[in-house]
This record gives sequence, C-alpha cells and structure tokens, in this order.
Amino acid sequence: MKKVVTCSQMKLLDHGTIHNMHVPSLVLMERAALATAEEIRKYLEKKNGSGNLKKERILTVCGFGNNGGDGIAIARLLHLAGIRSEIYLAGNPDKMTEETRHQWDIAMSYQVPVMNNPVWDEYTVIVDGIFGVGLSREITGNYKEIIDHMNEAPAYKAAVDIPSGIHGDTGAVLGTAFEADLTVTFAYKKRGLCLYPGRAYAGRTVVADIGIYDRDRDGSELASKAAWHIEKSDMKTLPARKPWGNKGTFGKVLLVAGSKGMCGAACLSASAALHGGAGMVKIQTVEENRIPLQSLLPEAMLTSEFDEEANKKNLNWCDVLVIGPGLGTEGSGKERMLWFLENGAKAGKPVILDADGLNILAMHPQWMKFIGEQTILTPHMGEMSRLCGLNVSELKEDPVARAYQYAEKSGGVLVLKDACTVVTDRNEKLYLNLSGNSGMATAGSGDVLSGIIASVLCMYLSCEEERELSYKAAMAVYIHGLCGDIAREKKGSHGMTAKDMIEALPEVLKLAEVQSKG
Ligand SMILES: NC(=O)C1=CN([C@@H]2O[C@H](COP(=O)(O)OP(=O)(O)OC[C@H]3O[C@@H](n4cnc5c(N)ncnc54)[C@H](OP(=O)(O)O)[C@@H]3O)[C@@H](O)[C@H]2O)[C@@H](O)CC1
Ligand SMILES: Nc1ncnc2c1ncn2[C@@H]1O[C@H](COP(=O)(O)OP(=O)(O)O)[C@@H](O)[C@H]1O
Ligand SMILES: [K+]
Repeated sequence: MKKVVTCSQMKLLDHGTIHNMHVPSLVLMERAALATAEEIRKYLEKKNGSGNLKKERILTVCGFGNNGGDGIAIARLLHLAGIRSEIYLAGNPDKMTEETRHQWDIAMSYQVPVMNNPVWDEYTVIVDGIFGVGLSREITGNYKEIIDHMNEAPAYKAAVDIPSGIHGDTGAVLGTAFEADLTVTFAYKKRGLCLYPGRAYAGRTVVADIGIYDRDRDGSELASKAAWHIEKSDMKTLPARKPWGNKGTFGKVLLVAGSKGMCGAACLSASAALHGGAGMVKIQTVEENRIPLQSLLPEAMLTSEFDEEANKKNLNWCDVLVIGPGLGTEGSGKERMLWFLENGAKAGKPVILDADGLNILAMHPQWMKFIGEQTILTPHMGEMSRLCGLNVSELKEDPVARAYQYAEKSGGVLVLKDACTVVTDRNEKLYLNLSGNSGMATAGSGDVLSGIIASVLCMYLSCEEERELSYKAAMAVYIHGLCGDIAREKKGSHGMTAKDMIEALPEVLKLAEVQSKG
C-alpha cells in the first residue's frame, strides 16, 4: 500500500523534515529538481534513441512559490546537462519565496537563458512549475492565458508535483489546468492526482523520493490520517487457501437478489463470488428465476422460500450476505431486503448492501438503524445521491468529504463507486482506488463487484490475521479494477462486458497466489 496525502498533510511533512530533522529546504528542492530532470532526460533519450538531444528545446514556466523554485532548478540542471533549456517567469517576482529567489540567483550565475515572450510552439518540452500544493484559489487573468498557451503548444508536457490548476485535495480544475503527459510528484501521491479530473490531467505519474521524513519528534506519524492506495504487491497478503479446507470452510455466501424477470444481476454477482473462491453460494430469489439461474450457473444453490423458518435457516447457514442486485424496490424485493438486513445485522453477519438494496434504504431512511460496522454499502454516484440527498455534481466536487460524511452518519463501510472509487469507514480510514478503466462503465459491472467483495470476505474467514472491513472492501475494489484491466486488454474498452471481468478474476487471483509463493 502507498500513502496518498492532502496538500496540508504534505506541507506538514515538508515542515517536519525541515524543522524537526534539520534538512534544509533547498536540499529537498534540489532532490525534487534532480528527480524531475532525470525523468525528462529519460523521456528525451527514449524518444531520440541515440541520445543526441540537439533538436530538443525545453521551456520551464515558473511561478514564485516553491513550485517555481523547483522549476528554476530543473531548468538549470537540464541546461548544465547540455540540453537547450530556458526559463519563463510567470507572475510577480516581488512575491518570490526565499528558496525560489535563491534558485533564481543560482540559475543566473549559471546563465540559464530567460525568455520574456516565448514562442510557445518552438519548444519540444514544456515544464509546468507554476503552482504546486500551494494553489489556493481559481486561476484567472494572465496565469490562465499562460496555462492555455502551454496546453495548446505541441510540446511534451511535464508537471512539477501537480499540474497547475488542479486542486491537490479534490482533483478539481480551478479555472484552468495544465494538461500534463508526465507528472513527477514528491514523496507521496496527492489526492488530486488520484481523483478525477486531476488524474487525467496528470498523465503518467511518477512518485519521487526526495527524503521527506514522516515522523514528528516523538516518532509518531505526521500523516497518520493519510489515504492509501492498494497496489499489486499487496495481493500477496491475501490469505492462502488452507490445504485441509473444504467448501464449508471457504465461506458461504447468501445472495438475496433478483426479482420477477430480473435474474442477470443475481447471476453476475453469484458467479463473481464463486470465481473469487467462495466455497458455496446460495441465491435467495423468486421462483420464476429458478430455471434460468440454474441453467446459467449450476454451481450456485437456489432457494425461493421466504418464511421465518426458511429465512432463519439460510441466515444461520451463511457467513456473508449480499443484498440487492436486481431485487427491485417494491413488493417481495422490499420485504426480503428488510428481513435479511435487520436479521443479518442482529446476527452480526457481514452484509454487503448493493444496487436496489441501497435504493430501498434511500426510500426508507428509518431502516438506517440496521446499518452498522459490519455493513458494506456500495453505491454508485446515482445511488449515493438518492441516499444522501445531494446531486451528483455536488458529490463529484469533493467525493472524499461526502464519503466521510455518509460513513460517519451510517456507521458502515462506504464504497463510493466511480472512476476512482473511494472506500472509507466511520474511523476515516480512507482508500482511493487506482486500478480499472472506463470499459468498466458497463451494465452489471457493479454486480460483479458485490460478488468479489463477498469472496474476499470469505478468504479471511479461516485466517488468523485480523483486517479491518474497510481494507477488505478496498482490496476487493482493487481486484475488481484489475479484472477490468485484463478484460480491456483482451476485449478492448468498448467491447468488454461484466462477464469478461468475471472471466479475468481467476487470472487476477492466481497472480496473488504466485506472488505469495515468491
Ligand atoms: N520546502 C518545501 O516546502 C518544498 C516544497 N516543494 C515544492 O514547493 C511546492 C509548494 O510550494 P509553495 O507552498 O510555496 O506553493 P506553490 O504551489 O509554489 O504556490 C504558491 C504561490 O502561488 C500563489 N498562488 C496560489 N494560487 C494562486 C492562484 N490561483 N493565482 C495566482 N497565484 C496563486 C501564491 O500566492 P498567494 O496565495 O500567496 O498570493 C504563492 O505565491 C510543492 O508543490 C513542491 O513543488 C519541493 O521543492 C520540496 C520542498
Ligand atoms: N471510468 C472508470 N474507471 C474505472 N472504474 C470504473 C469506471 N467507470 C465505472 N467504473 C467501475 O465500474 C463499476 C460500475 O458499477 P455500477 O455503476 O454499479 O454498475 P451496474 O449498476 O451496471 O452494475 C464500479 O465498480 C465503478 O467503480
Ligand atoms: K506544477
């Protein structure tokens, strides 16, 4: 797992390194510049093959905060490497920070050329060192014009720390933003580089170690409230299957799903749970779905019984409940959802509430009392809007803040599904997901996720290791995204379907097994 920080957390870390560890700010700046110049040099060498960089001409556009100081140092390092490198200062030089002024003096001593009226399309690379984590308001006027020129230029574009104009905490565009091909960010990814649209503006993101120290004087973590993103290597921590296990020990999933004429969602969710390694899956559905479901998925068990005795037996049998896919919001769907939500909560079973399960909850807020720390809610933006009463654009302005609020209010684990899915709980554990792609915006993709979450919960049943529910949910979201990535590789983002993601699931989980065996 890697940390993801906010701008204020990053400033705290910079400050701690400088003041507690006595690392001069200029040392951090030099390391930031070295790392960025190196990435640019690598790009140029790859592009030019032979290493002859005579045709290259680089313009670094610098503001007056420390992001501009990084930029000036980058321009100097490239100049000293024999590459044609020039500086353009954007803004008011009277506002230069001490460090940036120092960088300016060094650059002038080395006679790094400075342009006053650059001809934008003469450059092969444009580096953006205007604003970093210090961006504090909407970009207007001259800065906006400059960024628009930079974007229109045909050059390869590299951003220092974060593309200017991207809000480092929310990923929002403040007025305008630099459209980078490459972003070299320092110490940790910033939230705004994970969330959209910031993630799209950042291009390929490289995290450079510049020697930031993440502890205070007492040794406690400064960025303890930071977010996390899961990566491939974390999958080796998934519990291995015990050699002596049987289908009973590998987890029993009860899926309360499907309604008359609606069995597809139940089928996808159940199939994903089975392909994800759950020992047994039973679908609680309506009698009309028996023949299609049993023909489509003979591995799953099925019951259409719905009375107190049968329900209790099914509830006792299962380890994990998934409630919602294709349930409908009226009639039997509503009754089934309420019975299993209430009694699942009372029995202390983990419940994954998805799709129509969430829509029913939104219509009956008094049932929120059955949501607790064992419940995982998996709304997409539309469902979330129904649950919390805000419209989708309000949610998208700051999805993390909205997710925190709802997790706090509900007491459950919230999986707010979007291009960058946010997972959080009432303790503000926060995960931002970086796997997946737009091909996953296809019908049934969410049903697959609910099945994968159930299967990941099952993996942990017979394992001594304690993991928080939010971590397990975030791991499942990451795995789901990897399935989407494999499906895209095989079928392309237009043609891939939810079923292709399920087909990719064994491959993804095999990768975890291979990794854990070393
Ligand atoms: N030692 C360190 O800390 C290290 C920091 N490092 C680097 O420093 C970066 C952070 O530097 P920073 O804090 O100086 O802020 P930065 O992003 O340069 O911007 C602040 C300037 O922008 C201005 N401004 C803001 N918004 C504006 C707007 N919309 N329109 C117009 N102006 C606007 C603002 O003006 P003001 O708001 O004060 O009027 C101020 O002048 C960080 O991202 C990393 O690259 C690394 O070298 C490692 C060591
Ligand atoms: N652009 C995207 N990039 C990555 N993942 C995406 C993107 N669009 C959608 N997804 C993922 O695909 C899934 C879609 O779920 P959902 O909207 O519930 O689909 P459905 O209701 O059709 O089953 C979610 O897990 C979401 O995070
Ligand atoms: K920048």
